[in-house]
Amino acid sequence: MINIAIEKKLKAYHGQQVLKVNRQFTTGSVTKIYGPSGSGKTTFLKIIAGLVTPEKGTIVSDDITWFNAETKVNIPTQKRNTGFVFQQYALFPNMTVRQHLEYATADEAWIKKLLLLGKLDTLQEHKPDYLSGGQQQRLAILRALATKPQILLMDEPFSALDPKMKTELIGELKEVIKELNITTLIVSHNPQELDGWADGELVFE
Ligand SMILES: Nc1ncnc2c1ncn2[C@@H]1O[C@H](COP(=O)(O)OP(=O)(O)OP(=O)(O)O)[C@@H](O)[C@H]1O
Repeated sequence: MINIAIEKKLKAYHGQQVLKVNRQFTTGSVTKIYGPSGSGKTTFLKIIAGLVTPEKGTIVSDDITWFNAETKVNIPTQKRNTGFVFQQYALFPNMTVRQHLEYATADEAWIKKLLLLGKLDTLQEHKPDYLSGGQQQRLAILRALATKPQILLMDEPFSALDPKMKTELIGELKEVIKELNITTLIVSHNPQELDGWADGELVFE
């Protein structure tokens, strides 16, 4: 269970907007997040990961305080055990597909399983430049899963996939995420793609 009650001023182009979220996410739940461009969806995921600091509030995960504005607790990103799939993938240009996963885990059987899941097993020795947009996006998802995170934060993770690949990948991700009981938050401009999977939603205005 992760309990979030935060406030963050957004540097909007015209004036200022305050991002306020007060929400609990039960362990293993899958939540879709949607709302207009610029409403703070990406910023919210970054706040959970510890990449952006709110002005007010608390984040408590399984009784461990990750953030408390008043007492100035702010656990660093690498200790929060979150997996992040960025909108722009953020892959390492000099690492092969396999190296991206080896960087995150030493579990060879898990690496093999992930490569099959993302249909990248035949492209293991390729660097991101040689991958299509959809293959890069799948690699970003596999890398985020490689550490078996407690919380998976995904920002538009299926935007570059064709409909068939998207359906297949979602089907497989569903199984893995359920097996590992990962609390999952997915930002989507196309929230109906998550129908039948997500068990909750958070709408930004
Ligand atoms: N670290 C930050 N601190 C304060 N404001 C920020 C920060 N990062 C981005 N912003 C501002 O927050 C607003 C929301 O941006 P954000 O990327 O979170 O929106 P979004 O809902 O994810 O949009 P999109 O759907 O277009 O990806 C923007 O006006 C942006 O300038």
